[in-house]
Amino acid sequence: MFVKENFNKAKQQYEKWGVSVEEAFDKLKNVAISIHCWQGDDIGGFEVNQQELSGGIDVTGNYPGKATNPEQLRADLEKALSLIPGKHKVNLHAIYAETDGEIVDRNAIEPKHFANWVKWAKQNGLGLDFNPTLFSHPKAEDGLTLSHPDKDIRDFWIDHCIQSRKIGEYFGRELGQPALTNIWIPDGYKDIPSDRLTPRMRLKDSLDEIFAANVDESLNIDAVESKLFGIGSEAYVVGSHEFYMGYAMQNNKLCLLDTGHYHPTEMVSNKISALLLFNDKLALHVSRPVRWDSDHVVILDDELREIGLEIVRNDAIDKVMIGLDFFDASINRVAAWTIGTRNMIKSLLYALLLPNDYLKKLQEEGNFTDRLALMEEFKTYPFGAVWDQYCEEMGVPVQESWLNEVKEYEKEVLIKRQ
Ligand SMILES: C[C@H](O)[C@H](O)[C@@H](O)C(=O)CO
Ligand SMILES: [Mn+2]
Repeated sequence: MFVKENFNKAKQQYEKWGVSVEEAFDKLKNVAISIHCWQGDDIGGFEVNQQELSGGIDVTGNYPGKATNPEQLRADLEKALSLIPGKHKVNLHAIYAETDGEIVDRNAIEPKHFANWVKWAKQNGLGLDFNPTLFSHPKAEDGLTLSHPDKDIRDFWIDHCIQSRKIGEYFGRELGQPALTNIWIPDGYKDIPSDRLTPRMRLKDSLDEIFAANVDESLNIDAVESKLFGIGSEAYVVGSHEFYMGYAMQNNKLCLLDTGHYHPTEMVSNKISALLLFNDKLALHVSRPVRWDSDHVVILDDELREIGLEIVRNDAIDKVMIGLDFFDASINRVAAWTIGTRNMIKSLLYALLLPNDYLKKLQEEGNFTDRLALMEEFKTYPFGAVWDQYCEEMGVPVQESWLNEVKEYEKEVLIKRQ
């Protein structure tokens, strides 16, 4: 392969537009993507009383080699991370607690149940993020949690979320970088509600109780994730976009935008600049909805490129906490992580290689012809040659050569799990 040769030629083409490829690399190296652990085991987790997946989300496929214990999941993550350039974070859910065979209900989870994850993160130079799990549990059977009419059920989940924030704080303290603890709940109704307000009032009160618990905000950052609909909550979701946008702004929390949680033609890329005018930070779950919130593996499509552009050209690399959220069990799960995360990083590199200030100037001048012409031409600039060099410099496989490593891992490790 002629990586260096191709790169040198490509670099000249970008430099012609005043774009420094080295500066782009330096910026990109510091971006930590939060890689979701749940792609590795189809959101199963390791609870002693493991329940079927609920909450209106679904994983389809039965590709061999699913991780069935924490050691396997960590090994699979290590394999994927070895194929992805940069230093990243791993995003955990409460169901990934390790309780040594003891039944610990969700309201009783503690930092100690995540000590192995912290030890592993330290060994691998990773950060950790966290999510309370308000699904796949008998107390979420009717699809209601923090907005439940029954106060006992609400209290159970409030306690779970408070414990989760303490676990986030523990991650932040141990790992020297703040953890994002994101609350997503499935609450909603299949059919047209007769009262939309009361469940939202209850959710608001529950969140107030959760955030009243004292947790160091320099170690744990709170986020709330909205949704449009789910399986079984087609007509109404309590935690809608407007609900959480209002809540987050009033209470200084982060809005987490999942790219699969909006109407099919509604783009998250278009929301980033608007929200950042009124919030210091926001968080993303980058996913790929195909007709619905299907959580397909992220590809380098128009919307992903647009998200990268909005983050980069608005100087928001430090303001947008980028997480991934997809789960595909029909393909090799290590490959799924690798494809999705490499694509997320590619979209940022693509954006860093555009003469964004010049393109903004063209717009200000009303020169829409040049704006469109250049934005289109840059799509076929030799971006791939720069990406290859980035991978080479970061010590990860160039182009599709990572696939051989995944195949080898499948043969040597994954298949033997059957
Ligand atoms: C498992 C995740 O928490 C879940 O996917 C949530 O973030 C979501 O997006 C639900 O649709
Ligand atoms: Mn999500």
